[in-house]
Amino acid sequence: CCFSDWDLDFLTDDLFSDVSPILANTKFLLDDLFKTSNKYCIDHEEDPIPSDVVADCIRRGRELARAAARRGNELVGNGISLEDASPAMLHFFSASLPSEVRKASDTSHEILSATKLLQMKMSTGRTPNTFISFLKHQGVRLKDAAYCQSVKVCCSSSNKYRTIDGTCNNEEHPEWGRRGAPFTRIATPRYADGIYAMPVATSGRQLPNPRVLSTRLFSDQPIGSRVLSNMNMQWGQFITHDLVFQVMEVTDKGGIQCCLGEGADVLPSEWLNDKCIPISVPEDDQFYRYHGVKCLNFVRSVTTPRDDCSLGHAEQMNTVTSYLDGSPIYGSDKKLASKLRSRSGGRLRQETRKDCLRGFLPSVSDKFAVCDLRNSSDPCYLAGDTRINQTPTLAMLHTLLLREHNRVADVLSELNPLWSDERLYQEARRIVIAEIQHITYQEWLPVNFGEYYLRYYRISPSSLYTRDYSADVNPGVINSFGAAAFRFLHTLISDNIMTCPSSYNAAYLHRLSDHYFNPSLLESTPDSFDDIVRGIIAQNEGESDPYCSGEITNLLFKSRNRWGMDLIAMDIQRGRDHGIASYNEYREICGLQRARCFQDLANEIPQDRINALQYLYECVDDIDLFVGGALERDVQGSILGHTFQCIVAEQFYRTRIGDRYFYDNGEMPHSFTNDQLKEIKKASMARLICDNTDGVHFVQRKAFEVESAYNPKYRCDDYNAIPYVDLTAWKKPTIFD
Ligand code: HEM
Ligand SMILES: [Ca+2]
Repeated sequence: CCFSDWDLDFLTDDLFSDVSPILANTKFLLDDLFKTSNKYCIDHEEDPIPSDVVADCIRRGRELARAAARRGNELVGNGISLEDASPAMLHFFSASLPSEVRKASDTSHEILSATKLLQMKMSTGRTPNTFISFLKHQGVRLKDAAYCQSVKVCCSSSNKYRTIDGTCNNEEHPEWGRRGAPFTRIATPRYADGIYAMPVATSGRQLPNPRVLSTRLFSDQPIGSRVLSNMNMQWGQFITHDLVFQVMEVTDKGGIQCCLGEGADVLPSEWLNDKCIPISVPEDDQFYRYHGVKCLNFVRSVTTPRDDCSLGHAEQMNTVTSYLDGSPIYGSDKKLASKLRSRSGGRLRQETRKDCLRGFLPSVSDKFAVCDLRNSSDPCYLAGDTRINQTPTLAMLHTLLLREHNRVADVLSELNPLWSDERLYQEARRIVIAEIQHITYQEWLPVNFGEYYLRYYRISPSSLYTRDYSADVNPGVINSFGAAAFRFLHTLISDNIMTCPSSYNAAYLHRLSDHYFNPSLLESTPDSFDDIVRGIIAQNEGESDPYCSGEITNLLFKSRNRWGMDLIAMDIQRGRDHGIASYNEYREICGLQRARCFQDLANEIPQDRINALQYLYECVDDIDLFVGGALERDVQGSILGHTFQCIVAEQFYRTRIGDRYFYDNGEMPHSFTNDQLKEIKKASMARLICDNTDGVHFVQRKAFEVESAYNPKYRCDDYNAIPYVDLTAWKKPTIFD
């Protein structure tokens, strides 16, 4: 293994945009750099890379990363920025990153630059991936950075309650599952250079354009599910937000612009931030051509060092706790969590509205910065997750859970008048998290993925306690779950939000694209909130086929424009950004035969879709995981095909088995008592609705399914049909236990 002489002077400022080693997506340039003469040589794998070579790479890597950040700020300073409330800006959710996220991202850029420099010094004898495994073998790390020291977490002795940021759940690895952890991988990443460069086809040419894949394979067809309600889609998005949040890079001065104004074209390279991976739109696009749009803004996800700060390929950061722990309600960091509390009676902050019995979410202070408001009186909410205002139905579900927390806190306080605010908050939080876990594992997973499959993957609900917590299982979110498999559920989104008055004598449809980042539909009248709840359980969700609503493929976050973004093109581009291994790799990981030619896909993918794939991709190995997985036939009883089913099951297995605080874990110091657990296991989506709305008095028992002869509506006060979680099991005789 050889290293070329030090000669980094070519990295002058004006060459920067192209040569920036953390981008390096120009394959030709890389090829050139690999050809550099004068090599340092290592004869055996075991011989360490000379420490001065490593130190120099790290030092220069740091300089390069800092210069790239400076350049990003300068570009914004020169007016290459985003307009407030434009589709591209709304996609950032927030124009700044919390300081710890910023620090981790900066350190990871240093590591990636150093890795790249080290690779550039090597002889051409190694492929990108063998270089990475060589490096792993060598165990080269960045040791001195403050961030790398801070990963080591100190835990106080066994706590009955979860921490807010997810640390200390696993006693051996207290950093597992924390907010800010790197996503975990189950396959070798697909980066063109093995490190961070956007992947290319096996031939070395570009992979197919994501927008073209979206229009050809995921076109709009208004087919609804026959059984599942829109609440099923909404719960899915909510638990997604509990488990995963990858955020995009920003500069110190705000969101990153990759397109010329109004999407007229991709910015020329001298103005392009090295985090830009815009999606170009072909001239003949069926929709955007009418709006002169040739470029959709898209920016790379924040990366983070591995926990040991080793040099190697990029890892993206999960900015929320990976546990299913109600983090969208309570927040994933202490500062926000504290801001959300009312500090009295264990309650969360809420606002009251005239003529409404129950509360609403508190308001953000900078409404116009994060919402797309028509009037200053429009609501814009604050919650534990910045995606809260994305759609009115997401905000509705957040509100139901906020009300549930406060309802539970009030009951506990009545039962135990001497409990402090802190105790009430923690106990109510623990109960609400248990309800969320129960509804997800008992009700949501089975209707979506089938009972058989849950048994097969050992995640079926048990009658009372489970005893299968494993401290060896990392509960971190698998990168391909968040950046591909679970996104397939975007196909469940319907064109409209339905509302129903209490008389049920009418149904109103509101186009989704008219309501992004503006939850005012929840508050137009004192009945509006309940009208949305009635509508969402009456409306069928979209069918789980690869056809997606134009509301998300042409009009996502459109605000006042006539066009928006394309969520499916984004899903495909995000998979590439994260270096998600190809569909063929995942077939093998999930126990299918690796396909040698397109026709080998025939067992899983219908023939017309194979033909379309063959037309669009050069080689069967090039197929993106999101695309291949989405085109598979459903496994019986599930909304997913085999490959996505396997990834999603693996995730929900880890989320349960790797969570020491999972609600039905028995025989642990923090476990619920027998009587308490029996009550928690009565929780259901239907009961959550009944207990937290003013005027929804009839709900079908299975609220993730629409009403039918086999799933009729019952009165909310019919406690046999819709059981009630009785909290008297939490009454304690003294303040000491
Ligand atoms: C109207 C409803 C929804 C909208 C508007 C929406 C929109 C979005 C957007 C804009 C992103 C970020 C895209 C990117 O930058 O890569 C995203 C990510 C994602 N969505 Fe959705 N989504 C919706 C519903 C759902 C549902 C129902 C599910 C699954 C049950 C889901 C699963 C995901 C996942 C797993 C991610 C990746 C999250 C991350 O890594 O941060 N979404 N969605
Ligand atoms: Ca969480």
